[in-house]
Amino acid sequence: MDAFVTRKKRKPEPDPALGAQPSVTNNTPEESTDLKLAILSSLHPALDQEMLLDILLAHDGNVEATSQTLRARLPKNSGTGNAVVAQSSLRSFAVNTSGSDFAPPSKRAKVLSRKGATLHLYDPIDISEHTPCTIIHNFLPAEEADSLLKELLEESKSFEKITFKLFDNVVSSPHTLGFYVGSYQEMQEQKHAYVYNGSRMADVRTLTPQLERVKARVQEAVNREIQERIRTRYGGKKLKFQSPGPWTPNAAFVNCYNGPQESVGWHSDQLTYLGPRPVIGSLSLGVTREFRVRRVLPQDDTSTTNVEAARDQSKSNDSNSDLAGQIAIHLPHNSLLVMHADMQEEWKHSIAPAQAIDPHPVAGNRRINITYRHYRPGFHPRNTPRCPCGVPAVLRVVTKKRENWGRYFWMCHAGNVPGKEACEFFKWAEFDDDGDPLGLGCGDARDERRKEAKKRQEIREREDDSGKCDAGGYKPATSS
Ligand SMILES: O=C(O)CCC(=O)C(=O)O
Ligand SMILES: [Fe+2]
Repeated sequence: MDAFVTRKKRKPEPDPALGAQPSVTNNTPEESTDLKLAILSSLHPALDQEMLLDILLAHDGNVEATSQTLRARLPKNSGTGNAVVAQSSLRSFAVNTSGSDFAPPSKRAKVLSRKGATLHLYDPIDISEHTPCTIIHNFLPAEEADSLLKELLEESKSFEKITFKLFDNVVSSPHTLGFYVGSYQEMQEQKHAYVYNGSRMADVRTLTPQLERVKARVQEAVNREIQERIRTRYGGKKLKFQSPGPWTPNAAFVNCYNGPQESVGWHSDQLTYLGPRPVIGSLSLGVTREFRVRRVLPQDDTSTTNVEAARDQSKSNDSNSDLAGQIAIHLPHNSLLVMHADMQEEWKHSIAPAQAIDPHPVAGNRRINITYRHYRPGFHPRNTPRCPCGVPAVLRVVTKKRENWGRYFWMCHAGNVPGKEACEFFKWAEFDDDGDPLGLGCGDARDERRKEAKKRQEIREREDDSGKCDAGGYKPATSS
């Protein structure tokens, strides 16, 4: 029994392509878990410790429930005999984590992770069952992936760090990035109308022909994955506020992580221009890194007004970052990760600094990541509220207070501008079922979406007529 009580940390680094097993690393020692494991081990001696721990976590640490599941699902002789039980994934022990309702986590099915621990997932089916993501390994033909990687490594030489304000300090992100859109006209719009972290983006580029070609492939795959997710995880119906039409990316952030220490801290992607329940297609090239996700948990907070609560939330120092545990998804070269509609509002993600990395034959120590996104026309800054400071308001969702959990609001963003204080501006955001803004009195988002769809249809028809339509079939809606 002693051998179980002092369980050693394990550093997992199996090859995802080989369908490696999930594993857990502890961030803090927790003796009671070891004791529970010892009990489970004595009841189910044929099963290994890592697997028992995974299943124990799936049952929120309840030994009896874990043991019941094991008894129900394992072959009769596996608990007492010497049979070797092979376990290639968590599938047979899955708990339902379907994300179709936006409710505080305590009211939902249990998450497969726990305080202070990181669960490492490799198997695509485990990833889609236990996180709001799906992954496709070896996404592009190998030469195409290498060629895009080479092009972006070259581009990334002129990428810059972004600077923003955090707790009254001006800090820069510990990695570099570039921003790409579909046309010259969109580039001008981005430079002059959109605001990021309180500043305008000076360096906006147009998608290279390779990024355009890959975009069409990503679009096709992401739309397939969205439908699959709706069918298998959302009960056959898109989420409330999720955009109903096909996902049509029109912008891409390209991130470069040069060496193991470059990273991105815990965050959710800004909803301001993507709207609620956005989907993002994220292609990784070069060095394998860990993409970590964790569920956002409500905190008990004491703020009395909505403005105070909104400010507290935007200044949240992530003190509860480890309460639900973390899941690490390993992103190897040429893998496409789809962040589904249940991701941004309910989970945070990060790229953790790495202790060590395996150099990539083309990229050396560098990792390139492309996140394709759809900027919704209804969320163009001309259509959304502007606060008295003159900075377009940012769209956020309540994730701190249980009360109003999941409600969206607009707030002043000047607090993120170096040298500026935020004003009192606060407005609840209202959307129709498809996530289009309601009641802003400044442009009809539905009309904008109809116009965009019509334009796309016209382009498709023109291409059909001239017999030029390719397999992806997508051209940027606003390309001239
Ligand atoms: O590098 C990644 O995989 C994630 C990047 C990311 O989170 C972002 O661009 O918002
Ligand atoms: Fe992100």
